[in-house]
Amino acid sequence: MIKAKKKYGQNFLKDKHYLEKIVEAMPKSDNLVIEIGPGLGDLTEKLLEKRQVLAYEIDRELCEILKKKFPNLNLKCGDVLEYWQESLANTKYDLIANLPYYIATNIILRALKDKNAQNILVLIQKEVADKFSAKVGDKIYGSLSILASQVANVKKLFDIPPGAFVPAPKVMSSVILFEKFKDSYNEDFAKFLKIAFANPRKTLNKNLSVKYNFNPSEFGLADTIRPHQVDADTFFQLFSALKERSKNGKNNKSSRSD
Ligand SMILES: C[S@@+](CC[C@H](N)C(=O)[O-])C[C@H]1O[C@@H](n2cnc3c(N)ncnc32)[C@H](O)[C@@H]1O
Repeated sequence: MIKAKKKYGQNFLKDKHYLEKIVEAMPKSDNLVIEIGPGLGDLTEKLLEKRQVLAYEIDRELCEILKKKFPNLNLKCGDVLEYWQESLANTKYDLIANLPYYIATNIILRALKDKNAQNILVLIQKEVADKFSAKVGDKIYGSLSILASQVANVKKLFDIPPGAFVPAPKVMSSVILFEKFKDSYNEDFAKFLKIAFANPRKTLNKNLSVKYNFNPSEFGLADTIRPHQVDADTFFQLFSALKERSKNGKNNKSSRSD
């Protein structure tokens, strides 16, 4: 039996009930399936019964096992992030995977930005799934849920307890589905949100004033409003208005002092 490597986030999903539930939750489409981190191949086997699969696995030892087990699998051995240029495939695809938790957020953001990614069905740490699916007003609502809502319908489907994995992770996991309706989110908007949520406990005014000449009342917002209380559409309006002004050199603090 192979020893799981912590550095690669290896927690193998062994519980047949949950493997089946993931397969049942697969969106109906004919798209290529991309699996990141097939591991020992338990999910891969089920995916191959339904669709064409392209898989990326960083662990060379696992790659050898997978090649023997699935001679016809299109398998790339190496770090998926190194393969990932503009797109992970030259055709429309659905990303279906039990993701390595240490890079799960990064991978989801890349896929939300990748114009060929259409559906993203992933098993991740529950805490991260909660952040992606949070609603305005929730304490954990922030840039992840806003960016996701710009490009996809986000559905948190079900939780999976640690005991379903070998070795068992320390935390609870969740399966989450992103059904994309837009190719990509705006990179500058993502940067703007970083500034708006830099210090989530402070007011929106305090956060945005670091970079912009921002007056909440001009936008019909209370001076005391905190970033997690502002909905995605309002954020996008703020972003567009402040961007427009900084083009004219009126808004951006650094351009004012130039
Ligand atoms: C949580 S395990 C999932 C394994 C398997 N799919 C399962 O459900 O049992 C994550 C997998 O991702 C692989 N992995 C980790 N980092 C990776 C990377 N940067 N690129 C590709 N695969 C990676 C690990 O080696 C491991 O096989």
